[in-house]
Amino acid sequence: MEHGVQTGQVREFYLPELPRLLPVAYHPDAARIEFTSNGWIRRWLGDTFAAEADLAFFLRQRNGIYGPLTVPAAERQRAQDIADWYQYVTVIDSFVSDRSALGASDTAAREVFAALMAEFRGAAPPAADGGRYGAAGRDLWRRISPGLSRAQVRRFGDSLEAFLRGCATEIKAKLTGEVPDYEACLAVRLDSFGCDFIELMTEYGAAVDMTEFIGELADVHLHCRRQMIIVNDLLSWRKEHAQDDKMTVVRVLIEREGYDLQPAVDRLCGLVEHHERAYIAARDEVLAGPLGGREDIRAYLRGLDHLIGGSQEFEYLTPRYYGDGSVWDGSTHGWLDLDAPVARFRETPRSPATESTVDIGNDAARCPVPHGPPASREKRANQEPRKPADRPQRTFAVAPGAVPVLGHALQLWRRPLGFLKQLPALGDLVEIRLGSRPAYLACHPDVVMQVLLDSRTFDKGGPLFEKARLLVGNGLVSSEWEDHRHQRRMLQPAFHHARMRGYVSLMAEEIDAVTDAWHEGEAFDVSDAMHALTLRITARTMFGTTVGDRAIPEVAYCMPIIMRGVYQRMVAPVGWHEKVPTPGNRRFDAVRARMHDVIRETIEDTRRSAVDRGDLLSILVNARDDETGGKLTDEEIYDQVMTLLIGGTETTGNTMAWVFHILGQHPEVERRLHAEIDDVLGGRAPGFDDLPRLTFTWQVLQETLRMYPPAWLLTRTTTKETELAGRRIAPGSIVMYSPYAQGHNPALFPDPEVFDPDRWLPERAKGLPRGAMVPFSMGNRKCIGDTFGQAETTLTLATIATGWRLRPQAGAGPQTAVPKASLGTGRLLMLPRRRDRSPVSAPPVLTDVR
Ligand code: HEM
Repeated sequence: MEHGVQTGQVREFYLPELPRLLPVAYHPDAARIEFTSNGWIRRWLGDTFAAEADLAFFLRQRNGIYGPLTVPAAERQRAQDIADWYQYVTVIDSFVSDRSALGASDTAAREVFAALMAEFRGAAPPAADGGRYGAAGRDLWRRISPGLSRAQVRRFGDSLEAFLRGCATEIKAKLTGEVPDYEACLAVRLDSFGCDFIELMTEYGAAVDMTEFIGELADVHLHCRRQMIIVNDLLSWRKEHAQDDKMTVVRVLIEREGYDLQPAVDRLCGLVEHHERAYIAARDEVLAGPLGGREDIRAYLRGLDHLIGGSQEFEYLTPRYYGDGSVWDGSTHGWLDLDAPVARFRETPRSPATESTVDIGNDAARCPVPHGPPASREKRANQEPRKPADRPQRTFAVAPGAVPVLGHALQLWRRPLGFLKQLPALGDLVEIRLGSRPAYLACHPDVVMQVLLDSRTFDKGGPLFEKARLLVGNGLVSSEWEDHRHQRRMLQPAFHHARMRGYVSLMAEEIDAVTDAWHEGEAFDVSDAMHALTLRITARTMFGTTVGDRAIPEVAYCMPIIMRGVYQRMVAPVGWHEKVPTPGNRRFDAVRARMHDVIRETIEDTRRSAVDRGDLLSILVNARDDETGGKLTDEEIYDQVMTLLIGGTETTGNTMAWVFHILGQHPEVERRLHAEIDDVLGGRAPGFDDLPRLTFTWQVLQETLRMYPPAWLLTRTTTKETELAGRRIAPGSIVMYSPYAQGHNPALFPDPEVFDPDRWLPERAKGLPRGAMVPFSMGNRKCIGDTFGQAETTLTLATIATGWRLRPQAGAGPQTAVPKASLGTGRLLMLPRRRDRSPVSAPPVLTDVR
C-alpha cells in the first residue's frame, strides 16, 4: 500500500538546524560506561538475538552512550545502572520494530510483556521470552531499587508497564496499517518513548525523589516530553519510514493532516523550538517560585536540561537512525535522502524540485501543544489533497435506474442494502440521484480514504445531520471541522487506553446484572436485551456510581423513546408534521425535556464534587482546553453526553445482537468460540487482561462488523470544489461511504455472503487494502469509542458465552437486516441455555445468513 510520502515524487527533505538551547555533556567515564554496558547486554540478553551478527548490529548502534549523555553528572555506578537500563529497553524496542521478532504480533508481544511484568513484580515464575527479559530486568532492579523510595518503586513498575503497553500498541498499528491522529499518536509515544521512566532515571541519576512535586512540574514535563518525542520522530524519520512505522508524528502530519513531506518537517521543527523554549520558561518559573530554593529541585531540573540536550545529541550520532555503518561527523542540518541506506547531511538536494515552503517557527509563538500539529490554517487549506502520479486512474459511473423527480430515492428507501451493494461493481465513484440532486458513493478504498482523510474538504453536514442535531446538538459526531478539532481534544483523554481498565470492570458488573436475570429456556428479544445492556454500560461508564444510580434508570426509560422519535423525523419526507401537537409529538417533546433535566442535574452534581472520579462525565466536567484554558459549558457537555450515549449504545447493541444471531446459525463457529473461551478463561469470567488473548472472539466480531456494520451509510458535504476519481465535484455536494457496500464487495472480500471469521487471520488479512474495512471510519472523524466499543463487545461476548448459549427459537431462520440509523436485526427471539461445556456436534455449515 502506498502512503503519502512514498506516492509523491519527493523523497528527500531539508532538516534545518534545530535550536539546541540546552547543554550537552558526556559523563567523564562515558566510554568505559558504554563498553561495560555492551558487556552487560551480551551477558544478560545475548540469547535474545537470533545470531551473533544481530547482537553486533545492535551494539554498533551505540545505545550504551545514551545513559552517559543524559546523566553526565551522576555518580559512576548510578550512571552505569542507567546506561544498562536504557540499553535493556532499547533491546525490547528493537524487537518491537522487527517483524520477525516481537513485532510479528501484538497479541504475542502482549503475552511476553505480561510475563515480563509478572516476573518483574515477583508475581509469576519465568516464562518463555518474558523469562529472559525478566531475568535481565531483575538484575537491573536489584541494583537500582535500593536507590529509590517506595513511591518511586511503585512509579517505576507503572512506568515499565506503560512502556510495554505503548510498544504493543505500536506493533498493532503497524500490523493494521492504522495511522492515529496527532494527539492519539503522542499519547502512545509518551508511553513507548518511556517518558515516565526517563524522568525517573533522571531522578535516580541526581539521587532525588520528585514524587511529591509531580503537580508543580507538570508544565516542565509536558514540554520536555513533547520536545524529545518530536525531535526523536524527526531524526529517526528515515528509519521509521523504511520500517513503515505508523506511530510517528511525521507520518501523522503527512497521512492524517494532508501535509507534504517538507512542510511536515518544517512544521515539526517549529514545534521543537516552541517546546524547547516553553520548557525553559516553565523550568525558570519553578526556579523562581517557592520550590526554587530546594537543592533537590535544582538538581533535578539540571538533570532534565541534560536529558533533553543529551537525547538530541545521541539521536544525531547513533547509526540506529542514520543507518548501520554511518559515522557522525558532527553535522546537524542539511538534505537527507529517505531511501539512502546510510544517510548523511548534504548541502544541496539531489532533486532541485524539493523546496521548503513554511517559515520555521512562525507558529511557535502560539502554543500548539494541544492543537495537534496544524500549521496555519490558510496554508493547509491551500494545500490541495495530494494527487500522486503513480496512483491508478479511478473510474467514475452514474448508477442507472434514476426516475424523474425521485431519482434513486425509491430504491434507497425500499431496499437500501441491496441497492448499495451493487454500486461498487459499477465504478470506484458512483453518482446516484437523491431527488434531482446528485450524490456520490465512494466505493474504491482509495477513494474512501481520500474522502475520510481530508475532513476539511469532506466535512460533516447535509440534511441528515440537521436532523441528528435534534438529538445531539453540536456534539462531537455532528460538529463541523472548525469546532470538531477543539471538541475532540477535550474528549480524547476520556478514551485514553489508561482509562480502559476501569471502564471494563464497570462493564463486567453490568453484564453480570443482565445475565443474572435470564432463565433457562425462557425466550427473550436479544436485540432489546443487548440495547438495554449497552445503554446501561455507556450510562454507567459515563456517570459512574455516585450520581449514576439515579440518572441511569431515567436515561434507560427516555432514550429508546427519543431514538425512535428522532429516527422518524430523520426519514420523514417533510418537516412540518413534527410541529403538530399530536400525542406522539407531545410525548417526544416531554421525554426530551425530561432527559435534558436529568442530565443537567447530573452535570451539576458532578461539578459540585469537582474531582476526576474516572467516569466520563467527571472527565468532561474537569476537561480544560490547553489552548484556550477554557472548560466545557453545561450545554456543551449535554451535547457530548447525548452523543456518547447514542454513539455508544446503538452501534454496540446491534453488533451484539448480530453476533448472537450468527452464532445461533453457525454452530461450528460457536464451537470454536467456546473452545477458545474455555481454553483462555477456564470457566472464569473474563477481565481486561484477557481481552487481547481472545483472538478468535475478535475475529468473529470483526467478521460480524464486516457483514453487518452498524454504521452502514455515512455522509459528508464538500466545502469547496474538489476532484474525486477524476470527476469535478461541486461545493455543497453530498459524498457518501458505506461500510456495508464495501464489506459486501466481492472484489475486496471473496464470497462476501459467507460468514468466515478466518478472513481475519493475519496471513489472510494482510493483503486487504487500507480503506477496505472501515466500520469505525478513519481519519480524524474516526470513532472515538472504537477501543471502548471493541473492549465492550469482546467482554460481553466472552462473558455470556462462558455461561450461556443462545439458541434460535424453533423455526427461526436467517434474520433480515433492518437498516435504520444503525443496522439492526429487528426483533430477535432466542432461548437461553446454560452451557455444559461439552462440545457442540453440529455440522460445519457456512452459509449465507441473509
Ligand atoms: C461497534 C461499535 C461502534 C461502531 C461500529 C462505531 C462506528 C462509528 C463510525 C463509523 C463513526 C464515524 C461516523 C462518520 O464517519 O460520520 C463513529 C464516530 C463516533 N463514535 Fe462510534 N462506533 C462504535 C462504538 C462507539 C462507542 C462505544 C462510542 C462511545 C462510547 C462511540 C462514539 C462515537 C463518537 C463520539 C463518534 C464521533 C467521532 C468524531 O467525529 O470525532 N462509538 N463511530
